[in-house]
Amino acid sequence: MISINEIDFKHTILLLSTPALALYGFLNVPLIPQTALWSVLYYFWSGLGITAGYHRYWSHRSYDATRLWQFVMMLAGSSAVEGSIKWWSRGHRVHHRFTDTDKDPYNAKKGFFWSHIGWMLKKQGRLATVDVSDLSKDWIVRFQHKYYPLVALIMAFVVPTTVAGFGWGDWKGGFFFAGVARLVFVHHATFCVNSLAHYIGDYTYDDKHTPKDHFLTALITCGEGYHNFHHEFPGDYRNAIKFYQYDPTKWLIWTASLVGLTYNLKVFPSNEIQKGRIYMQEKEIEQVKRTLDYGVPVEDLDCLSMDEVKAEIARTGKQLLIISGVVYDVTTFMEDHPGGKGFLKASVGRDVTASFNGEVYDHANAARNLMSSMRYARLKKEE
Ligand code: HEM
Ligand SMILES: [Fe+2]
Ligand SMILES: [Fe+2]
Repeated sequence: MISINEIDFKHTILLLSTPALALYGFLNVPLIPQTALWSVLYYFWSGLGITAGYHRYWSHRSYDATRLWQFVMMLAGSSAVEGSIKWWSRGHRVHHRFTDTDKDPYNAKKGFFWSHIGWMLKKQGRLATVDVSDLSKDWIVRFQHKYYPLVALIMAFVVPTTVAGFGWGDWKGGFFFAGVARLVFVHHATFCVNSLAHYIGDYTYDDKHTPKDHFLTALITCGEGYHNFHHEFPGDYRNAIKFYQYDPTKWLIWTASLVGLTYNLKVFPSNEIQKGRIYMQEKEIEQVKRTLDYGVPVEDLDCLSMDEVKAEIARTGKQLLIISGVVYDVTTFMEDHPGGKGFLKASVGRDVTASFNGEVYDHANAARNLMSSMRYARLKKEE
């Protein structure tokens, strides 16, 4: 349990009162189509402000942008009420640098609830050091940080309310749906990047840490759900490499580059991305291989000379034959051999490497896999 002194009241009040207000709105205010559409649009405006602005531009500098774009992104991001760019990006850089450790502010190892919202409800100690000198120098970032409460208030509530009010006379709906409810959805969508994206999905490129790739998380978070990719290649302006993978943030940044608002879009070399993919695929294959029976490794087998093999056949009645320096026991395989019993019977006690490899029949991989479980001994090399 945490004591009352440990509660971060600013965050707690914001994060508990907004869902309560939204619920009040849903129960008491009629939702008209124009306002519904406006709320959805404003949801994407805020969401993309966070993903394309706060996250991919300021936290990771994954592309360059004109001042106009930066200013618009600052306004859009402010409407999500997730703190100033400076505060958000600092925490986020710490998250990347110390992923899954005690220094990670939203450490997923501390549970889903903690990484989703718990970390904001409790007062945090000093954050670990990361370089934010670029942010401290930037006047847009400094301006927003200085006037943050005012900017956030205007962008989160005043703008959506007045647009709906002056636009189609729905002041109340504008406030409750495009303002408050939209804010709650944006909040929890963003929080899902820290919680859900570290819980469900695939380790496409690396399994060292918790971030995972999942379409569902991407759907909720304007494309941030390909989080395994993102933690592996944080400097890439995309979160998923295939153009059709759901990542509206990437599409927006790319489209803006066509008119020069954004430029220098950074992508990690695809050769390196492929290496990451193959690394995990190999790991998966190794795992499956461990569940299969590949027989006794050749180097662990006993050594027998040709005479000893013959003596062994005479003594035990085992049907032994030799292929490529390895003695195989085909006693129980005689009846099942797809090439017939005759060939095998005639091969007992002999080195049939040539027959097996083509003189009689060039065996397929199936035979070569199957025979590994029939290994009996190694043939001693003739002096
Ligand atoms: C441990 C030893 C052997 C194993 C495990 C084995 C296994 C098999 C298997 C699984 C096939 C089916 C097709 C394929 O996988 O290529 C096959 C086909 C055949 N095997 Fe073997 N084999 C062994 C030794 C031999 C030897 C020593 C001979 C001949 C002297 C022989 C002659 C043939 C022939 C002629 C076929 C072709 C059957 C057809 O498709 O008509 N095999 N064997
Ligand atoms: Fe993450
Ligand atoms: Fe990130």
